[in-house]
Amino acid sequence: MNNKDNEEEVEIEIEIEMEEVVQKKNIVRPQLNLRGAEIQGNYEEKDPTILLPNQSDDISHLALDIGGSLIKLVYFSRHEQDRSKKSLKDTIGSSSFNSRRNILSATSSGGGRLHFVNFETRKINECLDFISSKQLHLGSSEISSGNSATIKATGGGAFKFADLFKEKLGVSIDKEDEMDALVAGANFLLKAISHEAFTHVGGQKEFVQIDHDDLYPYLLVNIGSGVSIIKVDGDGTFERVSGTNVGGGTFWGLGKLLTKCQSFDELLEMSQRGDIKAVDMFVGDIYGGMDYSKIGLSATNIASSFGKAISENKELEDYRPEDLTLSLLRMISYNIGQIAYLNAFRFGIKRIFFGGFFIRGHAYTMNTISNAFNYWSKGEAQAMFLRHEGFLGALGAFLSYEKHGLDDLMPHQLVERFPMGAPYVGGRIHGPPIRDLNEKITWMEKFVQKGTEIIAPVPIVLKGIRDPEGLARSSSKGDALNVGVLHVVPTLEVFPLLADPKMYDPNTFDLSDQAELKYWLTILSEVLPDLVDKAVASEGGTDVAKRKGDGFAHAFSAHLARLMEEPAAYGKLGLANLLELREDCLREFQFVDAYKTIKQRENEASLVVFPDLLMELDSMTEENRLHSVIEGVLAANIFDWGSRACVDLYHNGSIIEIYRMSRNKMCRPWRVDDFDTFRDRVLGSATEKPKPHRRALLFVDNSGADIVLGMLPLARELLRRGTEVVLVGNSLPALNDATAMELLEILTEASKYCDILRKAAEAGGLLMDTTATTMKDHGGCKHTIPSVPLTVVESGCGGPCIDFRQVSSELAAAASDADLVILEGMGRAIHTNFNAHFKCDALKLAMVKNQRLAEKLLKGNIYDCVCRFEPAD
Ligand SMILES: Nc1ncnc2c1ncn2[C@@H]1O[C@H](COP(=O)(O)OP(=O)(O)OP(=O)(O)O)[C@@H](O)[C@H]1O
Ligand SMILES: CC(C)(CO)[C@@H](O)C(=O)NCCC(=O)O
Ligand SMILES: [Mn+2]
Repeated sequence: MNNKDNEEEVEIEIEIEMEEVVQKKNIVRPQLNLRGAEIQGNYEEKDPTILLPNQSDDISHLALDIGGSLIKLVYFSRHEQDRSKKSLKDTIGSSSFNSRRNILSATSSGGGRLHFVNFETRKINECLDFISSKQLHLGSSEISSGNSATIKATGGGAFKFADLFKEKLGVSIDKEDEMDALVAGANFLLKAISHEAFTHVGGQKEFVQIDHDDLYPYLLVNIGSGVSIIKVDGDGTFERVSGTNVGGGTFWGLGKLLTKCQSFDELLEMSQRGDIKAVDMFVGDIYGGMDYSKIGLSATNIASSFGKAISENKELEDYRPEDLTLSLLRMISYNIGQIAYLNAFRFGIKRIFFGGFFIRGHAYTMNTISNAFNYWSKGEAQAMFLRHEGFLGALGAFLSYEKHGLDDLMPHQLVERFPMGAPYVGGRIHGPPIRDLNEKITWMEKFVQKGTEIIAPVPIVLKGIRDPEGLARSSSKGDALNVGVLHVVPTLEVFPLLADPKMYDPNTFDLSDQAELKYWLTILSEVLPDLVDKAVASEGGTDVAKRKGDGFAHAFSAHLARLMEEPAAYGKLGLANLLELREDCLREFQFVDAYKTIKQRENEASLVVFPDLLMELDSMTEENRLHSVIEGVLAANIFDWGSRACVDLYHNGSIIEIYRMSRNKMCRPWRVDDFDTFRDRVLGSATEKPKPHRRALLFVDNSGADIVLGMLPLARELLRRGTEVVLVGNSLPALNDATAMELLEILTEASKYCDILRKAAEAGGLLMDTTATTMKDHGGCKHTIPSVPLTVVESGCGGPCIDFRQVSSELAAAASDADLVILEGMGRAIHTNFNAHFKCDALKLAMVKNQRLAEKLLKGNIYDCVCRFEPAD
């Protein structure tokens, strides 16, 4: 009960105006918006409960799956600002291409976020509180004339608890058939999410790319309290062909009786310290230590689960609960795997997906099911698991809304994020009353801490311990879910110039390689303190900023620790995702742009020497100039706050000194050196002058010298040869990368020193005033300047790499006429896209600022350069 005397505090609106941070890909997401947070219970209590903040999301739909053991919630939120956010083009004014699409995306983007939460069915009141505190039921339904609000629900509880929902929330339940919902959910996940399904063999997850055109028939084995086995032949075409009542409820129920464990996860955790030899009867126990090889059984095969208990003169108390739990888990998992195989065999089906919360992402369970399946099918088929395992029914119910906004979603329109609050189940944390700013921050810290505890790994690992059947055991993850928040961004598109989108994989190295992942996690963790300092300084180093910095450090370390423990926790992860996770985590703590001051300082310093550089270039022959411009891009790429080695360099010199040093060290041949081919394509021979490229897309990397002394002179060179130039910048800050917005500012300044850039920027609609020149072009270039346009577009990215499967619609539109793609920098040209093929000419330019990467990829050394030119086929 709320304490009336303290109503003000109790009902306090928390007003930390968390700057709403523009998130990746046109999404606005206030992660820790505390507005509407409310203390519940007795204010006098030391730690009264505070409900999870009611963020200013516009909840559009809520759907439930109320099963025998768990309630699953899926809800969709749309932030108010999703619809009002101005695109870069709105800022620039008239756009040379695709204004229609931008207007469309700004007004009805249909974007939002899909959240996944679960509760225990026996604690249904917690679930009702959660729904009511976040008002999920109100936005949820179309309240048609005279009728009360309705929400879609499936599972037995949709029947059993309909009256309770009516009474407590005033909503009616619109019942969806459970099997329909399971199948709809599974079909959606398999089609819309890139890495939803995975195999689990020998303790290793491997993600499976599902071919949408070759999905049916498949067998869906949903392991909830009980087990349903469904043969799916198409969208909405299926039959429940079998089931078993020995399922997750059996494990949880029997486990509880045998061990007195009070939570399911505790039970799983305990099983990790168990030994099946204590309870199970082996073939060897029956055959005096021998194999029964005639029928293919070895002495170490389990002959009878729990069979050992017959002959031993022991009571229940004499057994270790750990051993009982493991035997039980093994018995039930194996049995389900075997029944699934029999049904797959019965219908000749090769693709089998296992879902349901019994699996719980638990390695031992998945290994056991896989082994049973593999053994009985003689290796003919492999069990596959689903990341959203337990949410199939709830998702299916969600999709049954007529207007759920997810029609025909494609994988490239979904981006999964892992904010700290996401896995939080139940929505309650404990904290002191909130009276002033200081206490508000404390509250936020508490929230963060709670989130961190929840997603931090449970450090119970018995690495290398195997049971007699060779099943590796690894840790479970406490209360954490393995799914994040799915951001729905309908404006994202596949980059149209990818040669083979189906085969495209942005990442050059596979982080499923343990050593590779460990290396990068260690680097990220080592550079974290420096990043925190930068972030705090970027916000003026105030106490608030410091505490936010602590929060960020805490949260990001927890992500790293979790990934160290459980590499596949966040799905298939490439370096691009890992680096973006860091940026995302900064944004979660409202750090808008950690490198802002550094970027500004470097831009200013570089612009000072820009005119001299142009003068130097213009005194050269065409060929020398082209070489010098490319060399300049490579040399200037040394400015990279993402590279540990370079950051050390910066302490020992000014920007311009380092740039000069870097240039002086440049000598050809570069480690990868296709310059001559590129030169021939651009300049041709003495007798034959080739046609210039029509339009070049320049994916720029860093602010400062990199853009000003590297990429701008290259852009200028192309413009001067009659090639239209589109500079592509990040949508959101990441490290010291130049964002699209910053590119506009930099161009405005640079144009003051260069007629070519100025005229082109005017032609591209970036600059309005044609007469506003303060200086003549220092190059004294005498040719008439072709009036090809220079424009800027945003990439759709908020990280230092680029995944060409998900780019902004602006960029996709700009690509339509382009015949040259230039990728600059380690993130975009090395970590990602080193092996990417395009339909048009591609030039990849980067300095490799990491010794290990240089050795591994190029058999070279740190500071080696890559100039890779790949003409269109
Ligand atoms: N935190 C948890 N609490 C309880 N059970 C859990 C938990 N996590 C996983 N489980 C397991 O998942 C099972 C429930 O899975 P799921 O939610 O898919 O089924 P359900 O919908 O509740 O059951 P049914 O579909 O048979 O009605 C439990 O019986 C238990 O084995
Ligand atoms: C009864 C349901 C469908 C409820 O989800 C499920 O628990 C189940 O499939 N049980 C198995 C029942 C059987 O087929 O023996
Ligand atoms: Mn169910």
